[in-house]
Amino acid sequence: MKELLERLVEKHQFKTREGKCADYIPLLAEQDPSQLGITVVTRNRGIYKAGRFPERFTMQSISKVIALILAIMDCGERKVFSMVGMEPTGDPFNSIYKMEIFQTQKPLNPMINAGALVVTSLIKGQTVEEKVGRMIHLIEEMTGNINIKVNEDVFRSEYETSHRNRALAHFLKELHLIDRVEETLEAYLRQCAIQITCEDLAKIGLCLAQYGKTFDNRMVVPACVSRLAKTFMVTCGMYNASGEFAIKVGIPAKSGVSGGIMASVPMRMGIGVFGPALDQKGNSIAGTALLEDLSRQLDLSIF
Ligand SMILES: NC(=O)CC[C@H](N)C(=O)O
Repeated sequence: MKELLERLVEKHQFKTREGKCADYIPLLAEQDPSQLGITVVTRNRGIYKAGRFPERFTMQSISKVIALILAIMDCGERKVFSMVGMEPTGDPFNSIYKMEIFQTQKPLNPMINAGALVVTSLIKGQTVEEKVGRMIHLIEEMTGNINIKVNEDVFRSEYETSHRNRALAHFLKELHLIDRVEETLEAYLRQCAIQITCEDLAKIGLCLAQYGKTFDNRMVVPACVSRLAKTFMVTCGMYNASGEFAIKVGIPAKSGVSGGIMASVPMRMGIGVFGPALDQKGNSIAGTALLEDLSRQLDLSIF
């Protein structure tokens, strides 16, 4: 496995030159765009790594999966989906367009920013610290890594420039879908700035792949919630590129603008990818190519 991963990283390395780092969050713009790396954790606890990635990077949108799992565990499916929809969108992740034009009265799904803000506001906790602390705790449970923290600099860097998300939050407040604008925005941006390793990503993927059971056999997420999370990853996990990704790669996956991708191959493996050079839609450009190739080589598509 390690040789295969090394070969594929080398093969797709050139692709990093075709994308660019997210620049709307100032600190993410400083990442080295030539990095590309992958970690695979298999069912029998094999851990394989190849390529180059920093020790830690921020989850960004990958945290939306964690927030959704926790909100459902806290409030139940019925409550969550009375306030956020289940349909994919053809619009970018930070779009305000559909809510504004069609008056759908609720965000289309929990994987776009508008939906994620609603989901985060549903997580139990009196304070921002408590909500984010509970998300961190769930990540620690899923990964077995007890050293999960928020990167304060990335949080600040985004908080100070997050005009679009702030606008979305105000719009959601007007629709009575969230209560406290600033608290919800802060909790959401802090969850995006939670730092993980590539191995953590792979272990989260494996936990979902095993219907809530961790790599070391602890049951931490109900099976039905894991299934639901993976289904959203298939339909909405790669933003408005999810259809093409399902056809070419065929693995439930969630990306983030820091360049991470968390992928989950049911009952087989979890995969963490890092490559901060992004394509137009905000997905790791070389990371996606790498996953496509790996899926073909190991016949990983679920379809
Ligand atoms: N797609 C992403 O990873 C977006 C996360 C980012 N923090 C934002 O809200 O814009």
